[in-house]
Amino acid sequence: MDRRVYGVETEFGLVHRPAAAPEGVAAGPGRGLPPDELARYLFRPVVEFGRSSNIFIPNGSRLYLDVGSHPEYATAECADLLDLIACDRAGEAIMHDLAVWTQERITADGFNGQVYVLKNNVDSAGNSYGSHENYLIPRTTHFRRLSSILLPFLVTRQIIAGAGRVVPSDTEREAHFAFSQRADHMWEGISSATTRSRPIINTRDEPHADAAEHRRLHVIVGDSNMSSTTSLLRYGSTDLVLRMVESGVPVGDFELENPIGAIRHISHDITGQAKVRIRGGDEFTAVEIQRGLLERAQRFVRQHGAHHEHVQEIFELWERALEAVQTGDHSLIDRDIDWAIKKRLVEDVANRQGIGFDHPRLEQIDMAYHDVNPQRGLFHLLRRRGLVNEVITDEQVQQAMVTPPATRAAIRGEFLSTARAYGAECTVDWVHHKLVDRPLETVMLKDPFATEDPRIESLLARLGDPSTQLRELSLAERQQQSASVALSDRYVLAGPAAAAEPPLI
Ligand SMILES: Nc1ncnc2c1ncn2[C@@H]1O[C@H](COP(=O)(O)OP(=O)(O)OP(=O)(O)O)[C@@H](O)[C@H]1O
Ligand SMILES: [Mg+2]
Repeated sequence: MDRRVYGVETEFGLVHRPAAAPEGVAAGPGRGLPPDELARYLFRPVVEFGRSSNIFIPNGSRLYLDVGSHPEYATAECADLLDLIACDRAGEAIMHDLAVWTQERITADGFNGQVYVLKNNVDSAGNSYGSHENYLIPRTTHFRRLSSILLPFLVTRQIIAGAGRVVPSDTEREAHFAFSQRADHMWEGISSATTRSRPIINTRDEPHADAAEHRRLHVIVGDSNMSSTTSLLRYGSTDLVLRMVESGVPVGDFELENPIGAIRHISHDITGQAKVRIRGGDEFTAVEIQRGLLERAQRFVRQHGAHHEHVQEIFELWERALEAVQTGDHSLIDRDIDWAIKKRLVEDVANRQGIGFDHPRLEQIDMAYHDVNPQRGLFHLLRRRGLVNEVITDEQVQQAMVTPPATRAAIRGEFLSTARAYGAECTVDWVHHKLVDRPLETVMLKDPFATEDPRIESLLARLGDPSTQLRELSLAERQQQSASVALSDRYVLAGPAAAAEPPLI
């Protein structure tokens, strides 16, 4: 497919660290808040805005708190990679806004200490949470072919897009640095279950589109990325591999004998020399498999043309990342790829402080890299100091907090914002749009690329004439409304309905 819809769902880690009591002072109320209680605090402004802890917001995305303690943000559907990356980063900014609000609130309620929201994939107790990618693919894609090409790509993708991890020593191995956060937590290649067996590709068939035409491919193996450059390579390379799968060209045969054994083996060998066996008995390193796929993708683009403007940038990054792993010269990518950025940071701290690799301080550095707080998080610190390369700007992220991308999400955002301005109760999901008072007129929008729809316009016209009755609020006005600008109303009633009181006779 030359045009694709993408979405990414991120589950965040949430921690409250009570402050140590000053010497000679009783500890007082400094108990740590359990994560589920903290998550409920965090989501209070969400519930206040949408009267539920599972809502769609005006930028078209979804905020969701399940029974556990990992708040989730699912980006709106995007048809452009940079829109996707900005929309994902907007989710981090929203979580940060909510954390600031929570910090003030719990302090007022007598808890001391700090609240942390982490965009990572493992907590200190070893639990894992995900970063799920969604790709629209044609229904005609042959699934067996898809999995035989995509699985080896995804198993080895960690060397170009992993978030990196400080692994403490245990009875079997020394402390070391691994490519991936998620690799040790995947249990199956392909399956329809997400929770029990954690497959790399999930086959649950909910396309959120015309099911006769499309599927939504659900990839749950990825690490959450902090670096926007890494994100571009992660989604961009996967899209290119999918494009080859869909076109039916031969893509070589790297089908792995044991994908789960391979993903772990590769993750824990930062030299990139680990070999994995493919069906038929040959052995390859992850670099060799990735290089095989990269070369085929380059050939494919030479023959069929580039389908978007970032293809050459993606190829350049992809090549450089493989070169870095193969030669061991990680400085080639230590401003661009999360694992290499983090590895450099961890090594700098270890050298400066003269500590060994299994010092607990380094695990803290690993976590702090993923702190979404732009003043405190270590990725953000490097960003401020100009030590990492970004592909999006802060302005684009700000914009993405309130503005949906140019897909069906734009219709959803407009529908939500207009209905709210008129005080009309409405419900939406990825496909449906309903005014609660008019349940029989629910509009189903199966085309994720659509940016306008006359049925929605006429449904909204029942509420009034937005062009004369609604006024669009400025960003500054919206910032006053709630803990996060993403949870604010775009319009207010400004027409006759909001006119001054009728004169007294
Ligand atoms: N047709 C589509 N093709 C690809 N991605 C889509 C499509 N429609 C929606 N998406 C994206 O899929 C993601 C869906 O996230 P959501 O968390 O709601 O779904 P889910 O994982 O199926 O459900 P749950 O998390 O409740 O199990 C979003 O990021 C959204 O942008
Ligand atoms: Mg989800």
